Amino acid sequence: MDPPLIEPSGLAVTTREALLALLAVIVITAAVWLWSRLQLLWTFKQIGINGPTPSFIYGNMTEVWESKTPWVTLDKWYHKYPGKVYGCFPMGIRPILVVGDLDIIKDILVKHFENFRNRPPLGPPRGEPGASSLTSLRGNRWKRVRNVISPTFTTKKIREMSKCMNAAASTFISVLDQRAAESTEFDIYAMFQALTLDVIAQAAFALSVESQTNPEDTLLKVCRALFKSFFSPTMKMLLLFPEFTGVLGWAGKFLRARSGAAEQEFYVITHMRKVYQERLKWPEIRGQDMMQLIIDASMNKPQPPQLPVQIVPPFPHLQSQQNGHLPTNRKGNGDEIASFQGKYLTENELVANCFVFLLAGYETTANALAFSTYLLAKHPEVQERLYADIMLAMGEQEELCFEDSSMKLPYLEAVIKESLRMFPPITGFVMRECKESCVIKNISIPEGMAILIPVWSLHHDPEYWPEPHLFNPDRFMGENAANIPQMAFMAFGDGPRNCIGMSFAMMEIRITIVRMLQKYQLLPGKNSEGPLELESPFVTMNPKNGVNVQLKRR
Ligand code: HEM
Repeated sequence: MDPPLIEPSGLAVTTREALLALLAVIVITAAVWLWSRLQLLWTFKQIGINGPTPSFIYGNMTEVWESKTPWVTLDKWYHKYPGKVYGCFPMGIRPILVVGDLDIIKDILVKHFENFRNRPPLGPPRGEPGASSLTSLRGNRWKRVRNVISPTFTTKKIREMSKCMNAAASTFISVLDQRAAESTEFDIYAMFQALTLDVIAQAAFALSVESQTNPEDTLLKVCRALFKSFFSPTMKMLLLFPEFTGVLGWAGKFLRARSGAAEQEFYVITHMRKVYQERLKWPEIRGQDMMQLIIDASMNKPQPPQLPVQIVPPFPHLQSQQNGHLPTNRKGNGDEIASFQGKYLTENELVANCFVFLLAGYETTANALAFSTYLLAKHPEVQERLYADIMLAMGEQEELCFEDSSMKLPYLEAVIKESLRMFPPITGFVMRECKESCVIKNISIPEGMAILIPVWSLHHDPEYWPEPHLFNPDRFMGENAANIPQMAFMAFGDGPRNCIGMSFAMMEIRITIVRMLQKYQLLPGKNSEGPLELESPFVTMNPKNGVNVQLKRR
């Protein structure tokens, strides 16, 4: 008798069913994915806001980033859509509402700040300590950290820090002397990068980098690389398919690590932790810097609970003295730390923010100096007027002290602001996220919507700046300055979440320009004769091929 075929045929049916079930799962998942993507792409249609049509895969990323100057495309749309408000997808698939109407900008940045306190994340979620920096923090945690750090940038502290700015400017002038003696023409942008790195490393955590006299300095190379590494192919993939970062929790970190950015970041962060640890080990050796000011703000006070990723407990030598004040759960979690109200920082927060000062203080200020220098070299009449003002205010005095800087030299202030208007070093970072749906001036802003303030477009809008492509510092002098519409000048953002380092940066720029003009007349080099070529690796704007100048001794 033949054996029954129950087993083999039963197995065959089961496999077929399993395959069908798998297929069904795949089809349903794909349909859900397609539907959710279409929903995203229809966001602006649903709320009645105009904008360029996004592609299914790339959003508007290709149009915006295919050129080295993304703000040119954004500016085209700014003028195309009525009311200076439009919706687009410049960063992959996330909808971004671009708001150029000055009244709405004021509502978002100032009047209704509580509803727009957060900045939307600009990429996949970041791990600690990067996530603890002011630029990325959200909600109450941002408020606490900002409150602790703000006193670091008061007038009194900037006055103190101006000493190290003047010292670095002296080194800058001696390097400039050498370069002027060696060649008729050279790129001054690279020199500004080294200068601003020296200043911020000294001012933020008392580190003598001396990259001005050593252009091969590792920290300088790492900082340069950090600004170039954002739009790696892996980062683009994550922006276009953000769902993968969420589903595979580790994927973002893994891909980020492979992009090289994490390695560079790790180098700088490790370096800072070392400085911090040394401060704790030898508290009697005090630094005259931002890190010290923040450590002081946190000393002899109860500490907030620490995040689990903490490598070293903060202020370990204080723990035994402060029983009773310290939270019992030293590890804590994200929520616990988010609701903490005290005026103190964790180690991660301290390191993350010194790291952000380093980045924010280096590239932006170097760019601002490069743009001002380019414009002064191209406009001898402005340069001569400024030189005459400097000589009148300072005579033989070399170092620019804080008191003299803006009061006695209003034209210098106007020259710097007009340069920042024409060439804002940061074009894509004044962003906010809407917490609760609201309607402002008939525009419906849904919960979670990312908002971008188009700095380049505002700064070149003829409605606010007649002949916007003309370099005219008088716009910022006397009565003219009073007539500039509120919110039209956005180089440092606005409202409670504006640039915390503004006064620091302005002081550094003033000192450097004064010291340079006291000694040299600036003439344009070959690449500075025509319009300046610009590029935008991400949120910053740089002179693409540097700024070549010739110097004539005064
Ligand atoms: C010319 C130089 C600089 C320019 C043009 C600049 C511009 C900006 C802009 C546009 C923002 C966004 C503001 C907003 O969203 O409303 C910002 C934020 C910020 N800047 Fe600057 N910045 C400069 C220098 C500095 C320096 C020297 C530091 C630190 C020492 C610094 C630290 C920061 C920080 C920490 C934030 C985030 C603030 C927060 O979210 O609370 N910046 N900056």
